[in-house]
Amino acid sequence: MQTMLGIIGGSGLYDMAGLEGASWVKLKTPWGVPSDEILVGRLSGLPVAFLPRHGRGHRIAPADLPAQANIDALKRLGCTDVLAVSAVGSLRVDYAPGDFVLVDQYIDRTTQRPASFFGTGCVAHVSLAQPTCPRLSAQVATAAESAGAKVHLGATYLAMEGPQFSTLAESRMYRSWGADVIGMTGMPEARLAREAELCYASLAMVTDYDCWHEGHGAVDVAQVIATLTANAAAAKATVGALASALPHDRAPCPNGCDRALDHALMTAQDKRDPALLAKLDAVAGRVL
Ligand SMILES: CSC[C@H]1O[C@H](OP(=O)(O)O)[C@H](O)[C@@H]1O
Ligand SMILES: Nc1ncnc2[nH]cnc12
Repeated sequence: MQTMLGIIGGSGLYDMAGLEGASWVKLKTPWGVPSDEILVGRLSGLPVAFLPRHGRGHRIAPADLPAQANIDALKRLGCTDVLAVSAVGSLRVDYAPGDFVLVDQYIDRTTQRPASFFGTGCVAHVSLAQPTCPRLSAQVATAAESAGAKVHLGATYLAMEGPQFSTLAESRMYRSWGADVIGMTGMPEARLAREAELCYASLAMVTDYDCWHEGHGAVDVAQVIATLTANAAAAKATVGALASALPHDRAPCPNGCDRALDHALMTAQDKRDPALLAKLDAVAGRVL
């Protein structure tokens, strides 16, 4: 199968210069309209699709992100792999502002967001034991190192509802739970990517120490933007290095991300809701 790389740009990453033959494409999906038009083109010859998660100009709040439409749209365009870039606060002293982290686990504390493509009429249960793709994450880590970043491979991401930052008591509690980084957007995006059988890697850029670190003031937006601005070149170089390194012909995922639905569907064929099946055409068409 041909590789196509989807890139979800987080805070501070709203455009992707240097794509060959690039054009912004407007898409509608059965799950609504994605956060913005999607920039489709090639990077080092590899087909890529770039979507700014909050829209250009950062219009959309974390709880209102159309994550279902975003993942459906990338799948519908033919993406096989998705690199999700995010700003995060650090919950541990050795993950410092400026460092890059490859997330491999989540604690999901979001409450108000549609978290699945499936439901009554077509019930499915995919595995989230390994919620990100180890193969793609390792490829992203190598690319980030070649771009000069300090990279940590493996971290637990605490997904909070926001939009306010955490209280001190919450920040301390999340540390005691073993969470390493904190953000507002990693979930349900990672769940939905798995349901859509996409290999998904989360490149988290540490921007602050949240509010728990006695030697640092509590996080504010100015601090986040300053660190993101300082990191922008390394983030873009990471995407470039990843696009040059990814094989154009992809071997099946060793983690099975691309076959996540093989044994997930529960609802008997004759009990499935045709309206929901129609919405699932891109996400689950392979198994329906
Ligand atoms: C200004 S920091 C808060 C904002 O940044 C992160 O978003 P993203 O993951 O899209 O980079 C965080 O989760 C919040 O949404
Ligand atoms: N401290 C923090 N909490 C939540 N989201 C963030 N994004 C960047 N820093 C953050």
